[in-house]
Amino acid sequence: PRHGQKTAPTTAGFGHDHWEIDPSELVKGKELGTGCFGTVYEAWWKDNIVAIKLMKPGSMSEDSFIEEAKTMTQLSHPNLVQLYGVVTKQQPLIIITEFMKHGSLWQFLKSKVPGILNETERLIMFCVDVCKGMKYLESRKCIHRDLAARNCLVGQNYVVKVGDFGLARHVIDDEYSSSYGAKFPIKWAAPEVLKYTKFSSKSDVWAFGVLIWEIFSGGELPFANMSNAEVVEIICNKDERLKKPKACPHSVFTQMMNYWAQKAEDRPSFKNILSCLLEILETFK
Ligand SMILES: CS(=O)(=O)c1ccc(C(=O)Nc2cccc(-c3cn4ccnc4c(Nc4ccc(C(=O)N5CCOCC5)cc4)n3)c2)cc1
Repeated sequence: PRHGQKTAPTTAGFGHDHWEIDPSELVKGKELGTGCFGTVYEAWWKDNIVAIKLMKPGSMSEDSFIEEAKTMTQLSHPNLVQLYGVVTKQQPLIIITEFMKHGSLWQFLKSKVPGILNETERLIMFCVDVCKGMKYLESRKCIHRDLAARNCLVGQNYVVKVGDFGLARHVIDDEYSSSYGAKFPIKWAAPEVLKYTKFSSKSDVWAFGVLIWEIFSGGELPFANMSNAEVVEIICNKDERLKKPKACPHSVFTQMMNYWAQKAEDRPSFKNILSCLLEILETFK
């Protein structure tokens, strides 16, 4: 457990925990989309519109997830999709979060919303938003493990927020959690993750580099014409990297290359990255 947190005494399970939501207070609306752990719906909770994610039964180890939910409700930042609470007393497990009106960043990038995505300044703003959220997670010793455009969301005024942080650790599906599994996000994984499944905030920095590549590539798949095995080969043994997307300024691409340093300790922290990106943003205002 992080912060030397002891697990709560078992009696805590019987009290009414503030992160446990009464499912009778939820009114499910339209389906919004499917992530790899379950399906997301619009819903109403206490007169607020929220997003609820119904977890595929058996996809999540419940006890460890409930532990995680307690910490996640304490993480709060303008660039994190706020977790409001969970329903764990019945199946399916439900995660209740703030509603993000423009959906997943990946879908947004592909939808080519006219007038929004051709502004370099706007694209750098997206990178800055994600970086602010990740700097906060880094400061709270929370490792994301699956940072990618598909796990970021776009809200009011096109603010971008990081979602699903901390969930990846609790997925039971070996196809997802093992680096040999078909669903493992190989193309976003740092060398030490591919070789030793060693996750850290520095492996999140590597994934952040791939996410910025996605932002400037309009949601294209990284290493599109390569198999996962070929990506492992060039990343671990050949030291090759993704090419600069056409829309990406050289100043941003130079930073991106630092996020993909072979050794984790040679990569900058999200704290350093943010000050660099803000400086670059100034030159586009
Ligand atoms: C190309 S498309 O068919 O229009 C389309 C298909 C899927 C998505 C999408 O966001 N999927 C997805 C997958 C996993 C989690 C989530 C997802 C997770 N969330 C967590 C909090 N809020 C959300 C949320 N909100 C959404 C999702 C979709 C819409 C929507 O109906 N849109 C259509 C019109 O353009 C704006 C978006 C609006 C809000 N979507 C969402 C967005 C657009």
